Amino acid sequence: MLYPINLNIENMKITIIGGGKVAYRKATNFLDFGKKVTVVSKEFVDEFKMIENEIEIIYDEYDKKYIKDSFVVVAATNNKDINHKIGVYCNQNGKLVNVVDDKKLSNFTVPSYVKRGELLISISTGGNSPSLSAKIKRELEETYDESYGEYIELLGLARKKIIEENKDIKERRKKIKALIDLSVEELKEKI
Ligand SMILES: C[C@@]1(CC(=O)O)C2=NC(=C\c3[nH]c(c(CCC(=O)O)c3CC(=O)O)Cc3[nH]c(c(CC(=O)O)c3CCC(=O)O)/C=C3\N/C(=C\2)[C@@H](CCC(=O)O)[C@]3(C)CC(=O)O)/[C@H]1CCC(=O)O
Ligand SMILES: NC(=O)c1ccc[n+]([C@@H]2O[C@H](COP(=O)([O-])OP(=O)(O)OC[C@H]3O[C@@H](n4cnc5c(N)ncnc54)[C@H](O)[C@@H]3O)[C@@H](O)[C@H]2O)c1
Repeated sequence: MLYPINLNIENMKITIIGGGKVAYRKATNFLDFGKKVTVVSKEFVDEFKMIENEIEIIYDEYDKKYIKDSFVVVAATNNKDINHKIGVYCNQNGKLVNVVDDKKLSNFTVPSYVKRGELLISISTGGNSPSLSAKIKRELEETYDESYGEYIELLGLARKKIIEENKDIKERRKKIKALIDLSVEELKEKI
C-alpha cells in the first residue's frame, strides 16, 4: 500500500514524457499546485494549447538526457517499453517516478483530489479503480464547496491569534479546538 505524503515541489525539476491526454492531465495537476513542468513529445493533443504558455515544451522523442536533471518524472507515453525504460532508469537513479501504465514500477502515483484554498483532500484506491476515485472526488466537491477556501484561511488566522495571545497550552488547545464550531461570521470577529 502506498504511503500518503504532501510534497513541496517548488524547487524540483519536473518532466513529463508524452503528449497525450494522460500527459495533459498530469501536467495540469502540477500547474494546479503552481508548478511549471517540462513536457517532451513529438506530438501533442490539442488540449496542450490551453497551457502552452505555462509549460516548457520539447518537441522530441524520449531521451535520457531530458530527465537526467529532473527529480520528478512522469512516464506517460503510449509505448509500454519506453515507459518501462524510464521507470527503471528513475528507480535506479533515485528519482520520483510515476509510470502511468505500471503501478509497480511507480514509486508514486497521482491521487484524485479536491482543493479548496489550503484544504487538500486526496483520494486513492491503490490503483484498483481510478474511476471510483473520480466519483468520490465529485461527492466530496459537493460537501466541501468553494466556501471552504475562505473558511480554512480564517481558521488559520484565528488559530495564529490564539497561539500568540495564550501562553497556557491547555487553554490554547481548548480555544483552538472550539474554532471549528464557529461560523465564518463568528470567525471573522475573532480575528
Ligand atoms: C485519480 C486519477 C488522477 C490523475 O491521473 O490525475 C488517476 N487516474 C484518473 C482517471 C482514470 N484513469 C484511468 C481511467 C479509465 C477508467 C478506468 O480504468 O478506471 C480513468 C477515469 C477517467 O478518465 O475519468 C485509467 C487508468 N489509470 C491507471 C491505469 C494503469 C493501471 O491501472 O496500471 C489505467 C488503465 C489504462 C488502460 O486502459 O490500460 C493508473 C493510475 N491512475 C491513477 C490516477 C493512479 C491510481 C489512483 C487511484 O488509486 O485511484 C494510477 C495507478 C497511476 C497514476 O496515474 O498516477 C484520475 C482521476 C482524475 C480525477 O480526479 O478526476
Ligand atoms: N494513469 C492513468 O490515469 C491512465 C489513464 C488512461 C490510460 N493510461 C495509460 O497511459 C497511456 C497513455 O495514454 P494517452 O491517452 O495519453 O495516450 P495517447 O495515445 O493520447 O498519447 C500518447 C503520447 O505519447 C507520445 N509518445 C509516444 N512515444 C513517445 C516517445 N518515445 N517519446 C515521447 N513521447 C512519446 C505520443 O506522441 C503521444 O503524445 C496509455 O497507453 C495507457 O496505458 C493511463
